Amino acid sequence: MENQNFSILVVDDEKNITDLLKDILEDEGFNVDVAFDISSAKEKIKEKDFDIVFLDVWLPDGEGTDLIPFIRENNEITKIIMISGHANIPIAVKALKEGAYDFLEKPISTESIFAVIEKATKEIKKDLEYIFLKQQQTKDIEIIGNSPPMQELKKQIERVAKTNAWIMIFGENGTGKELVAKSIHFLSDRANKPFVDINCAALPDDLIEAELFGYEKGAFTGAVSRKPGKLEIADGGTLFLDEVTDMSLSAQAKLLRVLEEKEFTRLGSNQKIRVDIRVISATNKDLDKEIEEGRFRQDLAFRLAVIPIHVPPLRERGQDIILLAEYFLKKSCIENKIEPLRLSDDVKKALLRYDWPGNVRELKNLMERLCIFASGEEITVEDLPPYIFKGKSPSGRKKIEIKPLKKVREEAEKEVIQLALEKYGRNLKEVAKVLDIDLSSLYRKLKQYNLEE
Ligand SMILES: Nc1ncnc2c1ncn2[C@@H]1O[C@H](COP(=O)(O)OP(=O)(O)OP(=O)(O)O)[C@@H](O)[C@H]1O
Repeated sequence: MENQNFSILVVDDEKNITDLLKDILEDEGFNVDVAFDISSAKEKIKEKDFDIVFLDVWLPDGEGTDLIPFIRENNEITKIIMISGHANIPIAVKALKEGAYDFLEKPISTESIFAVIEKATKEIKKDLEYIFLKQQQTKDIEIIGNSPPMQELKKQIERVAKTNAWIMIFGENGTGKELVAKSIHFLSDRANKPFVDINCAALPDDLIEAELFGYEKGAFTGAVSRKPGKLEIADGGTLFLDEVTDMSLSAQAKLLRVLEEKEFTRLGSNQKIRVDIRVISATNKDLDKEIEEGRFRQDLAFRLAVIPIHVPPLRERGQDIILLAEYFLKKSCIENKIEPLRLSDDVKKALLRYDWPGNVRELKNLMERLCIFASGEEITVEDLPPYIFKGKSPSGRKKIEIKPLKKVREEAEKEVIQLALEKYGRNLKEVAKVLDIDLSSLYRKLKQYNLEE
């Protein structure tokens, strides 16, 4: 941010002071306005957003501090710098307590103006970066879905958000684990502090310490400047360890040590740093199996998974599939400046029947593609890729995994019924006959598997 982008208001009834500040600050390229009393200052503040306000302690129509709440209401990051004679220092100190940023003592020297302005502009740049980051982070945390498992998940999120407990989120790829982690963070008391995420799967073993703890300049070849670690950046906030079970055993040992001791040192430094962080981790693996087979430390698992949260796969969320599809379609149309598109009824049925091995991420990507390539106002079955109708993933192969037999039976039943429906053109009597069940059981199963017309 260049100086000309900063707006400064000088509020003082002594013309020699307003002239001095205006001259010096304008020479430095700042944008400067002047007011001689509280009421004209208020008018100016209503019209324009000021980054910095120089404010005299005494003004003809009241105390300068009276203006502080008004400035705060208009812009919470404005830096207020009180101007005070030596006798009024106690008032300036009181102003600091009420939200002023600093004060200048009369007679004002050029050096003191430069010093205070440099400090304030640096702070504003930091505030703006933080606000930008926060907006980026909060923008995408709406969790769409009303199905019973999602209602239960949302309740759980609200319950745990208010606690400080460490959480491990379980779920297949693309189910929304990161979204759940962010939503817990932004509902918690830590919401105004950073949410810092680390993808443990992508972190090479020799970089983990530098990434977590940071380093001092010259700590190792390539450390050209000092860099804070993710633990330090997350101080006061939440650290999200994505794909935590993909960490190597030696990295797990290092992480465990810090989590137990709650302090660490930057590489190349002896100074201990203490942090206050909440850890949320996530995995798409079966944690018990990872422990049993020696790939994940049990002591670390105990620490991280104080509260387990399970995010259901998309295929178990019924009508949420349509809600999400319409949501992503609308979003893509807006982002790509395309007229709104609808899904035909047959498309909805096909989406409900498909098993979504890539979960919400797969649905989101499909909707983005459909939005860009759609030929009319309505998306029809002809627009869908063929694998959607086969109930198979794009790779064409179904993954076999160990799961409760009840689930295996249900999935197999769904597939056979789907096939029969396609083959007999939804002649339900015929379908019931070939499946050797009565019509009422067939209706029940169609409902259970979302296969109704
Ligand atoms: N219920 C939901 N409502 C809205 N968007 C969602 C929902 N669930 C997931 N998404 C979106 O789907 C995408 C994938 O979600 P996310 O990255 O949170 O999944 P994940 O389980 O962490 O994936 P991975 O296991 O690959 O790390 C993201 O763009 C996310 O915003």
